[in-house]
Parts: sequence; structure tokens; C-alpha cells
Amino acid sequence: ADLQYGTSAAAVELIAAAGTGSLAWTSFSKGWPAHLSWSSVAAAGVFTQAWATTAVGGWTTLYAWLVAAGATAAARGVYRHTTRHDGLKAEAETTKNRILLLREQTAAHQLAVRTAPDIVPDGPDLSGRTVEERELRTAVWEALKAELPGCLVEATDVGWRAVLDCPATLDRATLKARWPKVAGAMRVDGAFHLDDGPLTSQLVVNYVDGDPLDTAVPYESERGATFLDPVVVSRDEFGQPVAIEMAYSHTLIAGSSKFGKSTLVRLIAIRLAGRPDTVLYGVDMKPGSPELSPMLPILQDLASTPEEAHALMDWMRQELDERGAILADHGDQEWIPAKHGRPAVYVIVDEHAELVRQGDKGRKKGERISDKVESFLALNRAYGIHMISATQQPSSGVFGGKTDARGNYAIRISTRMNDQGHAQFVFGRSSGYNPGSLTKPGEILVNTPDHGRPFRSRVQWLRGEDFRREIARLARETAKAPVGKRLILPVPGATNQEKVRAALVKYGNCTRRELQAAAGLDERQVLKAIEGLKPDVERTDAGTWRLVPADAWEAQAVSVL
Ligand SMILES: Nc1ncnc2c1ncn2[C@@H]1O[C@H](COP(=O)(O)OP(=O)(O)OP(=O)(O)O)[C@@H](O)[C@H]1O
Repeated sequence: ADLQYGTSAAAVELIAAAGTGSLAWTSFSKGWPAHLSWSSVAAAGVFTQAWATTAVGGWTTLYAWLVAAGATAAARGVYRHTTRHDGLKAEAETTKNRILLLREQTAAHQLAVRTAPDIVPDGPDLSGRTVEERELRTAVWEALKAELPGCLVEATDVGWRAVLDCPATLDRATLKARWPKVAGAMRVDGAFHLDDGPLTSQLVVNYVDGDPLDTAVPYESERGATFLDPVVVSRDEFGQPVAIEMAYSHTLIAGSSKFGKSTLVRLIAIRLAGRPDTVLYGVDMKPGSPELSPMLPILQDLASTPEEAHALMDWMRQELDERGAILADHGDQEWIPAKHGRPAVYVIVDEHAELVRQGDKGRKKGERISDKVESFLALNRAYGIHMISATQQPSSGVFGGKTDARGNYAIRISTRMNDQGHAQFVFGRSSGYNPGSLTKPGEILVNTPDHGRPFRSRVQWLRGEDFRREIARLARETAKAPVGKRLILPVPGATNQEKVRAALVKYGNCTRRELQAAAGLDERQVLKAIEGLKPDVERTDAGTWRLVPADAWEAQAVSVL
């Protein structure tokens, strides 16, 4: 171009350099895309250099290069200055907006102070991510003039649960102690339950909307595998099942009439009867044994007279001795049915007061039922033999003069109890348990080594038809103790022969010892009575005695076929 066009080429190059330079200038100052600005600077440099070569030539080319580089650096400087300025402008804009917002908020606040002063919070920003969080923050501020630094709320099935970070001026214990003020400030109907949070500065607040125990808790059938499994009896205010570890502990169930004590006893009996390594015995001394006789199919036996109750306690004592020997052989401390070969035993006593009244009557000290029960309660737990005592009258009179049931029964459950003295007997004086505050049938308070604080729960409602269905199901699965290992209760009868016959009617096959125990006779008397009853009574191949079945003759004929 230089050689052919000379001055014209120089003019074109100069115009092109000026044009691209101007484009670069405009695009930098208007904030156009950076690549356009920088390429026009580069193009301006190239054209300037070409013009310098054409117009001047020689060493001035180097000079032109320097000019181009200088122009590029200057352009970059201008660009950086402009963008920095943009940032400052944005910041200024934001500040202006903040000020405007603050002015608006202040104006709104002043308007609210003039028009509705009682709802204006005079404090920090109490807004939260949820309605509950805002209400909590507001209530803590209103009641305690403290601002919560953190407050995490999540919904639960029955309300919500919040983890509060305690304010610097308020530790967890103080916040807990002053919570009633906060609860009052929240103006809600439900109940609050406070727990310690995972950090020492955290408090967990459980809020339950309304009362979830208002409606009855439906019965749920359940199969425990072993007697060591906890027994699920009720549901707490948070909808959680309450399970009680009944193994190796005696249980006291107390409560005034018509508040669901029998339903609870039935529920526990059914739960225990469903375990293959567990057997149940009953004591119900009310005339006709109304509570426990419907359970006969799942009981090994039921004592309903003072004599029977004494026989049961004596038999348990004997069983205890045998179990003690077995444990000693194994070198073990605690009875495990699967290992030691005999099932766990639960003796269910319905109306313990009645047992003591009738069982003590006319007997000398040391032979009273209350003495036997006391030794039972003191000794049997480790041998897998337990007592469940239900009573309307938990008092020192009924429980051997003791002023506190806690020594004998590790598990204590109460439905509503009207008598304050009874409540104290069951739970102790200063425990905070107040069964008088329970209002609905099936509501209970539980005290066990695992449940050490008072909390309400409601027992699953086992209705009559469910109870009968479960009894029928469990009756098929319930194994009765074999001949020779059974509890034999005294039978009625005027003469020795009548007593032996009654024992054979009640128990079927009997060993001689069992006949002695049932009839209260010695060996000679039993053998004499059997002689007298022959041929109605016969000896079996196993050496036991039984009444000759009416249809034995036909049965024999059939067996030959
Ligand atoms: N878990 C429960 N949930 C709801 N209602 C229940 C529950 N348990 C019992 N009830 C109601 O309470 C009534 C009385 O129950 P239950 O017979 O078990 O009481 P109780 O205290 O044993 O009375 P009593 O000692 O007079 O026999 C039942 O008929 C039933 O209507």
C-alpha cells in the first residue's frame, strides 16, 4: 500500500486509526462489551502504526509502537476508573434506598404508635421464618425483655418443636423457670414441654396443640418375642408409644374405680400371654372373680379363695427354691427362661386389698398372706417370678404397714386417684406425681426406672370384643404346665373320696402328690380314697391317676381298628 498509493494510503490509515480510536473511547465510556472496546483499541494502534510507517517511515515506526502501547494502557486505565466508579455508584444507590426504607419504617412505626400503641413491639426485629418463630421471639421479648439469638422451629404431628438458643443474659435454667410467663405471652391453648437441648445453651420447647389425649387410643395387637421385651401400654401427649420394661420388676397398678384400671390389667395380661416364654397365674378374691375369670383360658390357674391364695403362694415359694437351685447350678444371677428351662411367671392380683383382707383373716403372724406376699416381693424378681398388683386402695394398711410402695414395686402406674394419701403412698411425697389431676378413663401416670418424671399418657383402649377375640386367639397358643409341674389348688369336698374325685375332675390326670396337694390329705388317705373310688378311678401307664372316661369302652374298640 505504501509503495503503490503513498499519501492516499496514509490518509486512509489515519482516518481508520481515528475511527477505531473514537469507537474504543465511546465503547469504554458507555460500558459496551469489553472485547469490542479492547479490539478497537488494538485496531487503532495497528492503523496508527501503519500511518506512521507510510507518512514518516524508518525509526519513527518504533515511536508509533510506543504511542500505540501508551494509548492502550491509557484506555485500560480509563476503563478501570469507569468501572470502579460504577461500583461506588451502586453502593451509593443502595445506601440511598436503605435510608428511604428506614424512613418509611420509621414513619410506619410512628403511625402505629399513634393509632395502635399496644401492638407495637418496642424492641429489636422479632420477625422469623415461620409464624411460630415470630410468636416465640415476640413472647420471649414481651415477657422477659430478651432477644433470642437463634430459634429453629419444625412442625410435629401434634404441634411444633423449637430449639431455642438462650440469650446471653438468660441461661437455660432461668429461661425454663420463667417459661410460664412466656407461655402466657404466647396466648395459645396447647401445652408446652421443655427439655434440655443438645448444647448447654439450648432449650427444646415442645408445643402440643390442644390435648391429643382427648380421644381414646385404639388398641393395637402385638406379639412380643420374649418376656424381656418391653410392654407397650399407652400413648403419650406427643403421640409416642409408652413401653414399660416389666421383666425382673414387680408392678403396682392403682386407681379409683371407673378410670380404666381393669382395662389396663387386661391389656398387660394379653401382652404378656402372647409371649411363648411367659406364663400367668391369677388371684381374684372378689366373689365370682369377675375381673380375672374371663382370662381363665390364658391363665395357668386362678386362686379365688383364701385357701387357694395360700396354696398359690406356697407353691411359688417351692418354685422359687427349685429355681434357686437351678440358678446356682448354672452360676447365674438372673433367670433366663430359654437358658434355665422354665418360663417367666407373672402372678396377677386383682384387688390386692381384698387378697390381704381375706388371706390374713384368722391366721397367726408369720402365716398371714401379707407375710407371704412380702417375702414374694422381696425374693422373686431375679428368679423370673413377678407380681402385678392392682388395687383401688394402695395404703400402708394393705401393704404390710409400709408407708411407701416404692421399696417393693419398681413399676408403679396409676389411673386417676382421688385420695391424696393413696397417691403419696404410690409415688412418694415429693415426686411431683399427681394422679388426682388425671381426668379421663385410661389416662395414667407411670413411674419406672426408665420413666422417672411425671407425664400423662393414655392406655390403649381394649374394648370387650377385642379382649374376647384376643383371649380366644391366645388360648390356642397357651401351653399349660404338665402333670407333676402344675400349681395344684385345694378343691372342695366333704369326704376324702369327694375331694379326690373333685381333684381328678378339675385337673384330669394327677400324680399322687398332686392329689395330696389338692385334697389336703396324706399319702395313706389318698390311696385309701382311691381304693374306695375304684373302678371309677384307674392308674395310667405313666403311673398317674385318672377318672375312667365314660366312653373308654368305645375308645378301646376304635383304637384296635
Ligand atoms: N384406655 C381407655 N380409653 C378410653 N376409655 C376407657 C379406657 N379404659 C377404660 N375406659 C372407659 O372407662 C370405663 C371403666 O373402665 P374400667 O372398667 O377398666 O375401669 P376400672 O377403674 O377398672 O373400674 P372398676 O374398678 O370399677 O372396674 C370403661 O367402660 C370405658 O368406657
